[in-house]
Amino acid sequence: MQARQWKTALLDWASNFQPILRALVLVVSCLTLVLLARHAAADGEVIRTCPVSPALREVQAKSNRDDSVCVAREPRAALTASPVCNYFDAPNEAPRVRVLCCVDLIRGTRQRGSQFRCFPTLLLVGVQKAGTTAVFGHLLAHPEFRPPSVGGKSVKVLKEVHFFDLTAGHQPNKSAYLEYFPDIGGAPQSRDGRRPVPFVSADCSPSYSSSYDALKRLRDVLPHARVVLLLRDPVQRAWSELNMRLRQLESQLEWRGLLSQHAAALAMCLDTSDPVQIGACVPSEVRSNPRWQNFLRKKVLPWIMNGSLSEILSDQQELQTEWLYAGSDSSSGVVLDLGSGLASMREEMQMITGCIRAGDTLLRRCFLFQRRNPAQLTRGGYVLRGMYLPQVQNLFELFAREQVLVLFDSELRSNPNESMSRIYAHAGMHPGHAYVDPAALSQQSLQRRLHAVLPEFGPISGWQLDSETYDVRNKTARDPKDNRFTAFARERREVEDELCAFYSAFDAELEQLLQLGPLPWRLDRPRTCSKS
Ligand SMILES: Nc1ncnc2c1ncn2[C@@H]1O[C@H](COP(=O)(O)OS(=O)(=O)O)[C@@H](OP(=O)(O)O)[C@H]1O
Repeated sequence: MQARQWKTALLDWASNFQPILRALVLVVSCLTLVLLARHAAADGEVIRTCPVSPALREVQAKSNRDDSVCVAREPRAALTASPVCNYFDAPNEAPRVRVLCCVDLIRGTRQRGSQFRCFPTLLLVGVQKAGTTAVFGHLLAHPEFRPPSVGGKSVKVLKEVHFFDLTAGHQPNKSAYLEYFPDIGGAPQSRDGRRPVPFVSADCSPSYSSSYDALKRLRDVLPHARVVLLLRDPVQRAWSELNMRLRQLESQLEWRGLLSQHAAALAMCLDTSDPVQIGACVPSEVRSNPRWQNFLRKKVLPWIMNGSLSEILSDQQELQTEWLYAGSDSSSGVVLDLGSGLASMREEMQMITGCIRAGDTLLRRCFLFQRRNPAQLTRGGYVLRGMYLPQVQNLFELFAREQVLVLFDSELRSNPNESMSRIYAHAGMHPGHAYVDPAALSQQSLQRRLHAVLPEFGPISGWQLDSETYDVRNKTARDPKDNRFTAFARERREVEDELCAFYSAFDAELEQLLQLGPLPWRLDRPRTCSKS
């Protein structure tokens, strides 16, 4: 065949196949477009949201699926809008409504699968030292409850997430908050986007209630939260906090003593070992102290990384200060002894009284101590945290009244079953779940129970149920020879009388605001406050 004939034959063949080629190009383009669209959705768009509507609620109630939730698929970066929340009425129980706000976080096109996490339904916002740990202990025993946690391989249960109080000045990162709550990414999902969510979670950070800003951030992120506030006689609460601070001081001093005792060996280890070897080099007495890991992670490794180790080691004064506070339980509220704690209490009472006298009739404004006078909190907050009136005013301003459940610690102690049932019902959990005998609420038994219910979780760290080990008042009586306490015995009694008088001035208004009848501590005052 001639070259020209070849060419004509080829053109004939191509023209016959042109429609097929066109179709092929079309199919490939469509496929590319679909893939591109999926990629874009995964990386930047909200795929579907399911707004709360009465109709949806009705459908869910009828469908008998109180534990399912309509899911929003949102990529991590786009998680700025409020999460999608749904309400569920449990049809076969006494009325209980569970509010679930969940997000399906798409990990991106390269990583497979997604994380499905729900915001906590229950926020136990305070007050500090009113029995919040006991409530958390009870919650752990409820089959519908899963605690927040941190950590990769060794998961640690968290009672207090401290997300809203420690993010001051920043836009709260909702994705970061969600990371604390269980990922149930593997749960099956039906075609309509629902999937079973058999549990609720809680954030029991008792410091939230004492900061207006924290509560506001909380409300902005979780407008549907079910909030619980525990109240306790503010005088007893103040002592409990001082006991805690003194306990922390005692353990800090013990740590400092340990480090001073082994200073030479430690300095040598820090100076010569590479970071991996340090653990094995330091004396075992130091290594076995619970503060060691914290010290290593938060202090030593950063010193090594930023090259300041030799400078720190050469300055004994600096080293002592660093060592004293390394791994401290709390950087705020450091007391030097019982006397300085009592002085702090008096100072705070004066500050608040002055604030009220200065014409700041709206006590709440006076009380915005985190914004107005951050230094106050570093001294303790023994009295401020017991100022319940402004805290309750803030809560009632930010949340609907039915979202807030106020309970007294005395109720929790005398009738834990009834108190916990109310908390469960408030959070939409089964209210009839048998409560745990408070006598069994010890750290060890909680740990055992946690492992039995949730074997995947590791230790519960950083909290204890009572301060029997250290009680300013009892110690004074029990140990008259201990100068650290006897020296302040008279002053302690005086401060107690002052606290009683100080707080009594707010009782009537608090009673009126709460509408829960007489405050339990008001009835108790003749016994607890000598001059009442
Ligand atoms: N079951 C029960 N009911 C009520 N109160 C209880 C219960 N168990 C412990 N406690 C007492 O609670 C005090 C500690 O409170 P918190 O757990 O809220 O402390 S913290 O804010 O988490 O540090 C702490 O008070 P003090 O002993 O006076 O310090 C505990 O004794």
